[in-house]
Amino acid sequence: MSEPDTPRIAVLGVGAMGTALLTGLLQSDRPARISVSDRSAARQAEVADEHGVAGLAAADAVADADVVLLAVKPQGMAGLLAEIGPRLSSGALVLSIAAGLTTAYLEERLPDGTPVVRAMPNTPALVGEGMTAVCAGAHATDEHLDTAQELLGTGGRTVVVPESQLDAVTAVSGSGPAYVFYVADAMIEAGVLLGLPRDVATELAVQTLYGAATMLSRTGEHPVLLRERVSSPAGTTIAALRQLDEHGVRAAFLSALEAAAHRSAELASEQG
Ligand SMILES: NC(=O)C1=CN([C@@H]2O[C@H](COP(=O)(O)OP(=O)(O)OC[C@H]3O[C@@H](n4cnc5c(N)ncnc54)[C@H](O)[C@@H]3O)[C@@H](O)[C@H]2O)C=CC1
Ligand SMILES: O=C(O)[C@@H]1CCC=N1
Repeated sequence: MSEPDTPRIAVLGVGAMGTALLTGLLQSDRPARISVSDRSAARQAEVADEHGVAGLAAADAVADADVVLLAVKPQGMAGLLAEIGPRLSSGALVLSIAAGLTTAYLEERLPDGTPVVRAMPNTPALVGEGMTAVCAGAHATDEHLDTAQELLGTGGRTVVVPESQLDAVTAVSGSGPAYVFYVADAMIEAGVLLGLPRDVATELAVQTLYGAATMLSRTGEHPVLLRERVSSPAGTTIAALRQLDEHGVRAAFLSALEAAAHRSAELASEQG
């Protein structure tokens, strides 16, 4: 990097996830010179104005960047790589968060020897509680992995995994927040069904999810143990859990995450 303390970072694609990561970067005390680029000129201008960063065309944004964060949909990646490849500065780290696209897929479409790190973050990065897994491509060193973890760590926790595990990671933590929001919605609906005002049902459900997640995180205790402590003999909880079992909710989760991992693996081959 040209100046180790102030890396120049180009964020290409400032939709849901690009903006979440940008927010983490800007809220951290880590100095960085950031530019953003989006195919939608309106979106680019909106994000650049709101966050006080430069909005540039992708090829211009990467020209002097130390780190290029690719945050576009897998379907748009090949076109973007063709656009930026010739303008990448030598030694720049390319950090992709696209689901399914392997480091080999990215390397094939970038100048020879480009260091690539593939990452799978999640949207709670927006509130500093993200979970990101990273893996190194063929030309990425431990230092590149450290840089990626430092940058993505501004939005929460990070872990290094072998690339063979990235599809499973995507199923568990990448897509994971959506399952939690789904459960939240279902609990709120159930509260309304039972006669609670919607705002009360929402507060009860949200704080319960937050409290339960905090217990899991802080105590490190197994979820089964925590669940058993809620379940009194012949009580209300065991009556509810029986219904979840009878409706196959555990099996549905296993199938759902299997489908997500399968879909992740499919995405690269679909891009041709
Ligand atoms: N949304 C999520 O929870 C997560 C998403 N991801 C990955 O992040 C990537 C982005 O996903 P989202 O933010 O959800 O999508 P999104 O649709 O919200 O954002 C994508 C942005 O990229 C822009 N874009 C498209 N082509 C472009 C190009 N050639 N140059 C510049 N900008 C371009 C679009 O205008 C849009 O603003 C995907 O590859 C996805 O797999 C990874 C982890 C979690
Ligand atoms: O649904 C998707 O494909 C992306 C990847 C993980 C979360 N959202």
